[in-house]
Amino acid sequence: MSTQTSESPAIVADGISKIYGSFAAIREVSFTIPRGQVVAFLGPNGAGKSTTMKILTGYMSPTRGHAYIMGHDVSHDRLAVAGYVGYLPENGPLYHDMTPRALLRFLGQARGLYGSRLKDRIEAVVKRCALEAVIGKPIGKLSKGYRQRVGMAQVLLHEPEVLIMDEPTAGLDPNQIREVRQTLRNLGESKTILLSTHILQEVEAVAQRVIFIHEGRIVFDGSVDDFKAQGDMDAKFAELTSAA
Ligand SMILES: Nc1ncnc2c1ncn2[C@@H]1O[C@H](COP(=O)(O)OP(=O)(O)OP(=O)(O)O)[C@@H](O)[C@H]1O
Repeated sequence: MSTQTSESPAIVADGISKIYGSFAAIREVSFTIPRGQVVAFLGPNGAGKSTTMKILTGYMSPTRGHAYIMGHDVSHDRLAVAGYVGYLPENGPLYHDMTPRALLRFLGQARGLYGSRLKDRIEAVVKRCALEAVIGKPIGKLSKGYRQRVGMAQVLLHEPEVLIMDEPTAGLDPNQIREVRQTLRNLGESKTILLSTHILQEVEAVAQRVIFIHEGRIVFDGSVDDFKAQGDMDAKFAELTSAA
């Protein structure tokens, strides 16, 4: 089902829950992200960030509720959603036996890129993510930093309008972190980005808004300035995760 209009928000979570047996990984999660906004998705380990992101990208079905990307229901309109979204899963790309070249070709074709357009796009992301040195090596044999770069290349391949990234700087060295943040800042000028992170400085560096999840529920949704307003960000993080 498509309800897309030119004004459809980029990302909508509408009361999504994911229940495993008697355990709710996320409960009634709702938010709307307009086009062009860069949002940091925060929360402690196990809070439900990855679960929410997997549902938003159509990789996992919610037990209840609906998610929409650019007005398309992710459960019913997967093809359209795949075209709009670039998703960086936690721990980078899967398919560890493939080389970056093979992975990019495979994913490009899956997203409708062929011939010279596919070749040009692969060339562009390989250059942008500085993958030349590892393009023919199995992904499973690459360093964590290079694996993350392959993940970033895969995200950018089809020039999606919405980027959903699960800890894009996890495991990177300080130089790589700086590069990825710069890339995110550049992309944020024209794309919608939802990124999870545990690094609070990253929030200020790239985002305009914070959505905070704790024990599967949204406990804060506001501007980065509001998130910092009552003290430093570490103090706010502690306040939101302390037992009331
Ligand atoms: N298949 C599953 N079966 C049961 N529980 C699960 C399953 N997958 C995830 N969970 C639980 O759901 C909760 C949310 O997990 P999730 O991975 O979304 O958290 P997260 O916020 O991304 O954490 P982290 O910051 O550590 O990556 C956790 O308690 C996790 O153990």
